[in-house]
Amino acid sequence: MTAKPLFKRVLLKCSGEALMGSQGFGIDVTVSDRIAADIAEVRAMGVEVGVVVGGGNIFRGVAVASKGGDRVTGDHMGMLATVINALALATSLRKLGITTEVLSAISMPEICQSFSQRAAQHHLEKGRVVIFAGGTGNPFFTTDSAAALRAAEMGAEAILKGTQVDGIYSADPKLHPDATRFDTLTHDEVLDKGLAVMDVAAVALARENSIPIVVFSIHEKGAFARIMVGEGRATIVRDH
Ligand SMILES: Nc1ncnc2c1ncn2[C@@H]1O[C@H](COP(=O)(O)OP(=O)(O)OP(=O)(O)O)[C@@H](O)[C@H]1O
Ligand SMILES: O=c1ccn([C@@H]2O[C@H](COP(=O)(O)O)[C@@H](O)[C@H]2O)c(=O)[nH]1
Repeated sequence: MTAKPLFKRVLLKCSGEALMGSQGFGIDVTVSDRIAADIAEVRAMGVEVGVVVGGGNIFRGVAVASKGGDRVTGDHMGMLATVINALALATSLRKLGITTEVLSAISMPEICQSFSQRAAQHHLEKGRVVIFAGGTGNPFFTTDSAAALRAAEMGAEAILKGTQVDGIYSADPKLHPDATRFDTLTHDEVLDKGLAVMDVAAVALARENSIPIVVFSIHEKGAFARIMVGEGRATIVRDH
């Protein structure tokens, strides 16, 4: 791809659920390898890339709470799931020769570095892909909020939400096949219309920091690079 990228530094929110492929649970290495190849393509364009990976393929805290268990413990389990996914994605990237650092919001020094804004900036400036693991490190949040938080901390010019669907619709397209897709929206419109593709806290944080959000399908090979040059199918959320 020869066109100049629109952004110098971006935050990719990678769906955890996508990593399980057709298995129904866990990590399909072929999917992780393919997503890593898409990230490598964007790195090759000279774009600095931070990644937040979800945990939906392994565990979500609400699963514990819905069965009468302690929500906080469930959320701890969910955050640990994101660490497993981060290590899997880092492994796939390293196989491609991409230098990658995993920074965890929950300290586990035997496994990966702990998150600090300074460490993240340093690795990004060195051209390393930084994978932010462990969400925000706090229960009652999601990895969408972690994505908005890390994007603000790293001075990312955009959040790319790579998810199961190819944009934001008038209603969840998985439940409402007749829902219509938006090309562009403002942060306020996403919140006012209650469009649940991303949680409210994440959209509000992105709005406060004037960070655009691009929602696209992580299943579409090469979509990440196409979006970097203003092509591809996606919904763009920005404040003007
Ligand atoms: N208005 C909407 N437009 C688009 N998708 C929507 C909308 N409302 C709900 N959704 C659903 O939101 C989902 C994305 O949510 P979510 O972030 O929880 O999943 P994910 O990207 O797979 O992340 P993870 O698995 O890491 O939790 C989409 O797959 C879609 O089904
Ligand atoms: O900051 C955070 C981020 C995540 N969690 C817990 O992890 C799971 C998995 O994250 P998803 O965003 O759903 O993929 C989430 O359901 C929470 O239980 C958290 O507590 N804090």
